[in-house]
Amino acid sequence: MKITAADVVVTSPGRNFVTLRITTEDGLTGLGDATLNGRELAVEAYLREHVAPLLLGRDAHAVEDTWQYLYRGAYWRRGPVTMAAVAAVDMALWDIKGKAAGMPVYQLLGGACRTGALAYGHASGRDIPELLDSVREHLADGFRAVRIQSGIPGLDSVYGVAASAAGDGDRYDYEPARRTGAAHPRPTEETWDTRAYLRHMPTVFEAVRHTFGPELPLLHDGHHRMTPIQAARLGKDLEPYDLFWLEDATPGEDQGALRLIREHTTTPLAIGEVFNSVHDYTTLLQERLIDYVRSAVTHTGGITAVRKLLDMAAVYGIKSGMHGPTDISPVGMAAALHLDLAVHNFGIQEYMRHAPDTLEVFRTSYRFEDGLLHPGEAPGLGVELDDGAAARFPYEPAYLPVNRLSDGTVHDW
Ligand SMILES: O=C(O)[C@@H](O)[C@H](O)[C@H](O)CO
Ligand SMILES: [Mg+2]
Repeated sequence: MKITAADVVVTSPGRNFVTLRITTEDGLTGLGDATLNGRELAVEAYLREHVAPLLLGRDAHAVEDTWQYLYRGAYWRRGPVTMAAVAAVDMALWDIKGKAAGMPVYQLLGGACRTGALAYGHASGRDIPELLDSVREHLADGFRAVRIQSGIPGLDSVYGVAASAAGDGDRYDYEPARRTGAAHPRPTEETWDTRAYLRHMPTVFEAVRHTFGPELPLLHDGHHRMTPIQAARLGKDLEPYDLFWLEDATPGEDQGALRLIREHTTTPLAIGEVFNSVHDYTTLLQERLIDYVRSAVTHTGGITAVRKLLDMAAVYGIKSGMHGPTDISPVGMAAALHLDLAVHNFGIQEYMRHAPDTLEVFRTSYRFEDGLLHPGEAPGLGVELDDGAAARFPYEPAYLPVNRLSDGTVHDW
């Protein structure tokens, strides 16, 4: 089954998405997500200029061989742009294989290990009362696990906190990429103070546990801002509140940092949303320095690569906790859900609902019921792209913010 076309669609229904569509000689099509938040057009160009021409004439069934051909064949390996492009090809080929077989992709991966994937939503508030309202709203929406992010006294705008109680439309979550206007694209800047954060967070979790009791799984994202010893202190301070995980406590490229945190705290640790290869994890897995693997299918080379990564994690008893904010497109989200169902070592799935405009462009068959996500039974990944709707939302430059300390020093955001 030869590949006859590979087209890249860039669309911005509320936020930017890059999608690869592969077409075969018998008219089957497959979709892959290649969205890299804030650097979208770099992946678009890599796919259009360097990958699409190599796909024409290849066998669409040869998923593993195509992965190896694009990964090893480029000579320059890994990196977020390359691996998002390889991921999109891989997802699209799994989508085609599922459609050819008349089966959802999770069946091709070995079949379902569970009835659905436990999802966590993003509760946040500028202060504690607003945060408690947000948690209540998530519980009313059916979530059975919530991420807790809070404003910090003295800081104007803090990662993970919805700008207003109304949020975007009727949602009450958090989309950090800001549209900048084409004339002068620049990220917004925020100010950060780790000591203020470390003082405040235990009072936040005290209030949440006091209000909602011991049962509800609570997560928190440190978003790369602490040193190892600061993260160790936060992990210890939060032990009484029994977190499901503390995410991205330190910048991810320093695997040894997790060893220091681990020596001091039993708070479970998750990391990996900015990783793009199993090689970013080898020390973390072999030394059991983390409890959850945060990789997205979109940023870590696709279903083929993430399956291998999760199988390696399983050897060490480490579970999945795949990335799922709105910068993962519905195609990338569907790919994650098929894996969530099929791997034995599933832990939890991040889930931020996409905006209505996004769901008009991407028609999904996945569903969220009683706190669990399910990819649905449509053959392939179960997502279709409406070209007419996509064309109504042209690309708009948008960036994630940049962080500075109060003296102006650039800090991890
Ligand atoms: O855990 C999360 O969902 C966040 O860290 C986002 O991925 C990040 O802010 C980029 O959108
Ligand atoms: Mg995160």
